[in-house]
Amino acid sequence: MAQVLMVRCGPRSALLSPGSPVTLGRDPHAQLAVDDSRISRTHLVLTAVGGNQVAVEDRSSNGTFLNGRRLAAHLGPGEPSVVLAAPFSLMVGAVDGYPLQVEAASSRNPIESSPFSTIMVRRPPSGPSTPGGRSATTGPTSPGPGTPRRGATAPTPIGYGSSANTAEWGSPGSPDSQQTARFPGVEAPTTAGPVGPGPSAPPGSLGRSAPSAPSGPSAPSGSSAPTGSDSRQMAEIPEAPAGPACGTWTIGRDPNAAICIDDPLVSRAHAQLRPAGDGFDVVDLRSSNGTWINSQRITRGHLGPGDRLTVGRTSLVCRDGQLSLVAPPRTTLAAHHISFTLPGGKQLLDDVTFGLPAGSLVAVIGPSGAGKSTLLKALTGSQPATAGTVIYEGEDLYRNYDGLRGRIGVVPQDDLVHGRLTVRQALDYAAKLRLPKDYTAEQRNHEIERVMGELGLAEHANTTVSRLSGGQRKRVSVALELLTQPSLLFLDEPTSGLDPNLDRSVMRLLRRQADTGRVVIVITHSVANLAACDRVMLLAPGGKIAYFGPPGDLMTHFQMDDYADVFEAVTGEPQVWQQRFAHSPLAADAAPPEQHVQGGGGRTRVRVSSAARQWRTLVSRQFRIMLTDRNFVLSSLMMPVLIALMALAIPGSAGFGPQSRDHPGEASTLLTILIIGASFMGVSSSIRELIAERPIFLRERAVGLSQQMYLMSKVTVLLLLSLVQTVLLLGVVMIGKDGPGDGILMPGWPELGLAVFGTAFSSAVIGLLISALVSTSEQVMPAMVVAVMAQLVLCGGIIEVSGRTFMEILALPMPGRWGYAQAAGTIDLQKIRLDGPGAVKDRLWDHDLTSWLIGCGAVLAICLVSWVATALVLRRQKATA
Ligand SMILES: Nc1ncnc2c1ncn2[C@@H]1O[C@H](COP(=O)(O)OP(=O)(O)OP(=O)(O)O)[C@@H](O)[C@H]1O
Repeated sequence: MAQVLMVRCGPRSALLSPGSPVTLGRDPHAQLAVDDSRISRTHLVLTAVGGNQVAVEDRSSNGTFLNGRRLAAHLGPGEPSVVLAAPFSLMVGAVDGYPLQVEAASSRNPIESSPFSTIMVRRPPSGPSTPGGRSATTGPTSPGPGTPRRGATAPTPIGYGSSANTAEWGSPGSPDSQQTARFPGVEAPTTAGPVGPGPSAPPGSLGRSAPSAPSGPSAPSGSSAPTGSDSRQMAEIPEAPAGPACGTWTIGRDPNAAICIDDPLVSRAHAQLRPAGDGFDVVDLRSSNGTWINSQRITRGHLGPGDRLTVGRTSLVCRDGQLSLVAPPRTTLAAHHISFTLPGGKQLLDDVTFGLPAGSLVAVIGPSGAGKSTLLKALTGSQPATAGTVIYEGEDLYRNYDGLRGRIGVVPQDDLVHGRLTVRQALDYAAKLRLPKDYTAEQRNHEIERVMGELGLAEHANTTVSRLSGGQRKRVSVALELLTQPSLLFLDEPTSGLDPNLDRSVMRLLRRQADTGRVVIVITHSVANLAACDRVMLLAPGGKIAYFGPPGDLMTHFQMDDYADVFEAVTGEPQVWQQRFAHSPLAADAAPPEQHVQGGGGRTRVRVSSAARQWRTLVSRQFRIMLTDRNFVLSSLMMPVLIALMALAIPGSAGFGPQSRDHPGEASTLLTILIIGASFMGVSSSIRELIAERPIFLRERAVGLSQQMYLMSKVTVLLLLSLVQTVLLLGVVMIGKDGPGDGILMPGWPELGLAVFGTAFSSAVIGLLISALVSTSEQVMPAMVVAVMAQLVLCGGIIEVSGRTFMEILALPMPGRWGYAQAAGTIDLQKIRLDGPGAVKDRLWDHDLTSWLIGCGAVLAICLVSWVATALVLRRQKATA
């Protein structure tokens, strides 16, 4: 049977199997997309031709080079393709272009090609350079065979995960994070002697053979540096900059950085290193995700011998004045005896222990209420376990949560996308919020195209999310998470409510994600497609592991042939099944190997995007969502018009001027309708805002969204909406009613408008607070009725409030009370009305500046207090996953 093969070019890889050719090209939809002008749109096509053989067809302008000669030179007459015979060297785009590798792949043994990062090291600027790129400090010593001359070493791409590929399940004694690989070409300028790939590379080196480096003093430098993000793998080394930059290296995503790391969690210019003593001084260059030394976030620090520097997903360790790449541990995720106990003593998780290598797909199943979601929260760090540790890529998750959470993708049960946006818009906003601020629009689009291509969403790019099927919506949720290329992906019941076909397609999708080197953990109630998983964990009630092992062995372990019977058994006797598993060989297989664990930097918030940019993005998203909701737009615009029409229906022609004997209460009734109408408009426009998108907010906050900016964006939009509604309301009233005379500070109408606007806006902020407080959308309506009715009663226009202490206290937080008082002062209600026996009096209605300013101050205070209270409530809200 033909073996599945893996084709890899730089950081990208694709599976090659008979009948599924793989294309490489500049086209972003190519399986191996290479963004470089030397690469044709469809550059070459690889086809599996049986017996593990691969045929290569070149369709490019610049050519593909097999063993140093153009592919065409290997073709026989009439042959379109060449069948590769090992060993071979295949370079794409130029004779020293992109190396293409073909190797065996298997879903059980995860593929080496981690999609996450490629690191390229350029020659550090180590002082005034001499022609040929030699370091002035090393002198023109001739290098020995196989050791590229120092200063002429070609940039070397280093991929992740090679050690993970060969990881055995639960293999004891794996070197894990202790294993380091020499970083070819990264050496302190003070260190003599060349370091590079080749015989001198230490065992366990991650360095794959670099493109042949020019050696000797006459080697050309910078002659063929390509452009584009991928080009760095093959770029010639530019001359070291002379002057002030000499002796410092920049780490970043920038292709020109001395240490270039292609990782969305790394900023373009992330950090700077300067050799100092036996190590390096490190300065964080205001990176989005932070620079960490020994898991402590630093702005400036010293990297001494044995210290570990982490940027994005990459860790480098300093030894003997050199930097070495820390190989990713074989066990990516390990839970060590985690338990979760509620304050009352109820245990939701009980001594859960397991380890997972990269490339694992694990299903967590179990009866309802067994503790699956609790386990998920413990593993993601959103609700840490009360005992035990979670080790993720060699680091303690709970102690270094902020450094690690960017690498974790979580897809909770609720859809994480606004239904009114198209798929592309949703991804675009997510990319703006989640990717570092220095990503250009082009780079963001590239990432969006990548995830859409990966998840088969390209054809739905312009479809509104609400029109997608359940399975497609779930894929959009996954796509949002994949934007940052997480190496660990959790999904909570992604197939619930899907038909069997969609269930299978989602599980296949997850299998593919695991095959790219991620760890994927999925909670599911569906047992139909467990065969796609590497491991199944069955949780018994109380969060006890009743089984952890291959899906095919589950029934044998329980000696049953039906999942219903298994669930019934573990529900009845959870402890018995926990013990039975603990004493089986499966438990030993599940146990993670001992690892060297890095300390922690605690929980400090990491903000990916700048506050201003987050605010702009959120305001723009909010407006787009509002404007695409025709019902919302119509009701928001019609509401003030209808309220104004009601006001016009009040009998009388005096309006806000001196009242007539026929209609002595016209002005006060008008004020009541305007002010209570404004309260209603404000509360109703905001009361659903937070509860409707709570899961989205919680997830976005977990990946770095600023809660303050989120709230500020809501307030901004409500402020503008209140303004428009006030103008409409008073605009229509002005048509049919006489205006007031002069106000206290300005002409009557604008001052009246200010009181109405203040009432509408402060009510909207109160609406936000209610929206943050309620726990379901159903609670919104009763809360709104209470909020508006309370203002009607306590505004002071209907029932006398002034002079009645209890009523005055109750009315204190009511915007209607203060808005009414301001408006009454503006029109000088106490003067223009004809006092009858039942006329309400209020000392706040005086037509003077003091009363008016008190009203203004009270409205502002209500806004401020409600805003702060909303922020506090939001802060306490916990993610569901
Ligand atoms: N904060 C809490 N206070 C009290 N009990 C809780 C709390 N959180 C969860 N539980 C209880 O813990 C148990 C495990 O809940 P969890 O949601 O993890 O189960 P689950 O396996 O995910 O269930 P389902 O499959 O129905 O989603 C349940 O009995 C639940 O009622």
